[in-house]
Amino acid sequence: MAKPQADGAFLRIDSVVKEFGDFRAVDQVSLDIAKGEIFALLGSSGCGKSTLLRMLAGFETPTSGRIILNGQDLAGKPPYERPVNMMFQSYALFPHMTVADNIAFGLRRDGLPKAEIAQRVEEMLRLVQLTKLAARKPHQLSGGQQQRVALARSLAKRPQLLLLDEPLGALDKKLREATQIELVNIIEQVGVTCVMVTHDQEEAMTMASRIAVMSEGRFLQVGSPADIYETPTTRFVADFIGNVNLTDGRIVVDEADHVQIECADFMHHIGHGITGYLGQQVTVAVRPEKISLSAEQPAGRFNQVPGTVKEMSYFGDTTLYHLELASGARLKVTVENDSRDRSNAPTWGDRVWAHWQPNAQVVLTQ
Ligand SMILES: Nc1ncnc2c1ncn2[C@@H]1O[C@H](COP(=O)(O)OP(=O)(O)OP(=O)(O)O)[C@@H](O)[C@H]1O
Repeated sequence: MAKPQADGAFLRIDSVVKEFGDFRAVDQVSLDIAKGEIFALLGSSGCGKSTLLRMLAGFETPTSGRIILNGQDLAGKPPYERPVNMMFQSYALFPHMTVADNIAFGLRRDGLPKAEIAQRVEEMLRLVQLTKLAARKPHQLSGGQQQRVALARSLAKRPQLLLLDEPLGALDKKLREATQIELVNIIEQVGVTCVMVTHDQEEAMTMASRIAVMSEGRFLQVGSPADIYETPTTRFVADFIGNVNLTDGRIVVDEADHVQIECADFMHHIGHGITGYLGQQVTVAVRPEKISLSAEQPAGRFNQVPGTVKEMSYFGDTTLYHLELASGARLKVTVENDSRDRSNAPTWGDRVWAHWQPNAQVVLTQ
């Protein structure tokens, strides 16, 4: 994850709307992004994230609202006049040009002096650690190396704002993970402000200092990766990010310092007050790794439920259990595999008790 940056609006997106005919692809979004931030727009296909990115680049014009970069209103400015550069998923490297020529391309087009171009290309090659491969053509590079050339080419013009469109979509999983960290290091070294678009939540969590979760053209939640994961504010966000157990229930005790919520299979006891009222129907979210398993019933009567192991997924470091509860509902539990001895680990058909702490839950009212 990128380091958080000081507050302040280097990029201000102010009540931006984009309509295609009578369809609203981006619906009144506002956001301040600080200088040096790596910000991710995250959402599933069709949520409007690319349209917003394209408006930042100048490929689309907002129907209404303003985009202000470093104090300058970008309205009416074509893409080539904006201090903004976009790196596309396909990289769009020129196959017949060398790595160095690909990086120099935009600088030559802008008519920079030869010596300046040479110096910048050298600087960029060093930055992405491709100095030795400067004379190669794109087809002689690995996917990760091509991706770094594309990044070097985007940064060579020293944009104030770097836009990344699904930056690592073309790489396989293992290479993607390594490249995510590499990319963050390079972007942080240069200090450029960055907005990226992705539908891959792990990519957003790994790379961004903050994330906006988008759905139907709107921001559902904006926050750090940890904020969004630990304290989702809506059912949609809780469900979209990571694995979660969502259970409907009713508030039966509502005190300032504790709350009880009755669900079909168990009673939640929550060790703090919530914004809600007695009798209110709510959804309670509990992440699987916040739940423990034991063979015996734990003491007390809250935050616990018996179940039968119906499914298991072994991931090496953890195992994900699916328990079937009395009502037929399923509960997901992640257990860390911290012992090599698996003889005591629950297995298919076992009756076990699931239990969790009174601060494990997030209560959602929308
Ligand atoms: N030029 C256009 N004309 C009409 N509708 C459009 C146009 N561009 C985008 N849309 C619509 O706007 C909505 C948002 O599109 P957008 O490309 O921003 O989504 P996205 O979240 O980036 O999806 P994906 O991940 O699939 O690219 C979609 O329903 C799309 O069909």
